[in-house]
Amino acid sequence: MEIAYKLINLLPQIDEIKEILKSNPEGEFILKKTFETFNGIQKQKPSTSDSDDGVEECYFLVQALLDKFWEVIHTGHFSEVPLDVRKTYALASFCKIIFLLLESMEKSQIEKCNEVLDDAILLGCSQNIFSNEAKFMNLLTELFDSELDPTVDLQLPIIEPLPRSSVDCDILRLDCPSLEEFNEKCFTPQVPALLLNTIRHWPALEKWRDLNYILKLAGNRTVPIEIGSNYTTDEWSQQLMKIKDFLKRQFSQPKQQSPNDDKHEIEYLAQHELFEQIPLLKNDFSIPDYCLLGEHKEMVDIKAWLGPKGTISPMHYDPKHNILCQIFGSKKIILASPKDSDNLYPHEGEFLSNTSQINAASPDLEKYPRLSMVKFYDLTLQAGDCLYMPPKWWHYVESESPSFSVSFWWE
Ligand SMILES: O=C(O)CCC(=O)C(=O)O
Ligand SMILES: [Fe+2]
Repeated sequence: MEIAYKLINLLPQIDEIKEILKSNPEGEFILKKTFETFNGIQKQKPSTSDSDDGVEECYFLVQALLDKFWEVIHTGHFSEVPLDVRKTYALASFCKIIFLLLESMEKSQIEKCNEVLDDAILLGCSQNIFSNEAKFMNLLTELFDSELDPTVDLQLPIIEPLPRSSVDCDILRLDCPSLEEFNEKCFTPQVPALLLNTIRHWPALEKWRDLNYILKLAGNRTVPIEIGSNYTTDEWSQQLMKIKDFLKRQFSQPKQQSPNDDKHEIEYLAQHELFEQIPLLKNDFSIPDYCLLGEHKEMVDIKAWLGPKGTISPMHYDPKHNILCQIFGSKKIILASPKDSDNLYPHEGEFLSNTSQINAASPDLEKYPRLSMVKFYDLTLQAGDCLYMPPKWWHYVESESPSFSVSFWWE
């Protein structure tokens, strides 16, 4: 229970979060009351009085606030949910964790806390809400690591390095370019390039191949997983699940194959900010220096892409600069310039307008005749290599083996 008191000490003063609660008097009332209640029981410590000190009532109010905001967060488009609502949701989740830990420290309760924290991270906006937040998160992560071991009933393979292939590559190839060279040849003229030997020193290259390492650090955490190999089709969906369940289904061996079962669903941990959730993994890589060249160099979005052979990201473009780094496995990538956008048949409507209707791996020229005018660039991204893609460059990405990539998006 000591940990609950430590967490209480790290919570913000109500003044520190005033801005967030400005347009939300109900949230302000409940959180203020909760903080006061926590401070009250903190003072009583170590007395184990379970008398009516307002804890139960506050827990009830916090849960009501969470339920109400859960509805708000799930109404309309996620990107339009006010940030204050999400931050309040995260704060209320932190309070709920403290209530749970005050109640009991049993394993099942700690598992519950783990789930509430992930909810706070995924639905709430749990970044930089208050000054002690990183300490708060670290304390919880330490607790989860020591109490919940996802490796007990699961043994995963170590992904063997693939022999390096010397497939032709249609774009500029640079061997660990200096910042100046990268600026001159890629960043300023907006030229895509395969950057060889720039991330070979990253511990991630060796450590992450052992999927038991990922399992140990991240197995109990809940993440969004894409199901189905192509997000533009009706068969595609997305689900929140524990990383250990995803790893077990997609990577544990041997895969039982019956004749009727040759097409198991492909699941993909795609475009997820995994490293905000599990900061320990950040020790295994660093943000490439090339990202220093932007105007907003302090804001680099780091995304994880982990999946089996056969994941497909259909031809699309993103608005930012991107360095896509291959940790293990290999990916077949097809690029096209923004100049060819009109000939790439983007989907109509705002939602998928950055995605082409074509299958770049097997273009149908009868259906999409203007494709004959497009210059496509083919390459294979292998472990230890990175691909620089300037903003708005089209890319199709297909994994040729189990694969882990990390992308760095910046402006
Ligand atoms: O690796 C993938 O599947 C897609 C990567 C991608 O689209 C990106 O980094 O922007
Ligand atoms: Fe992309």
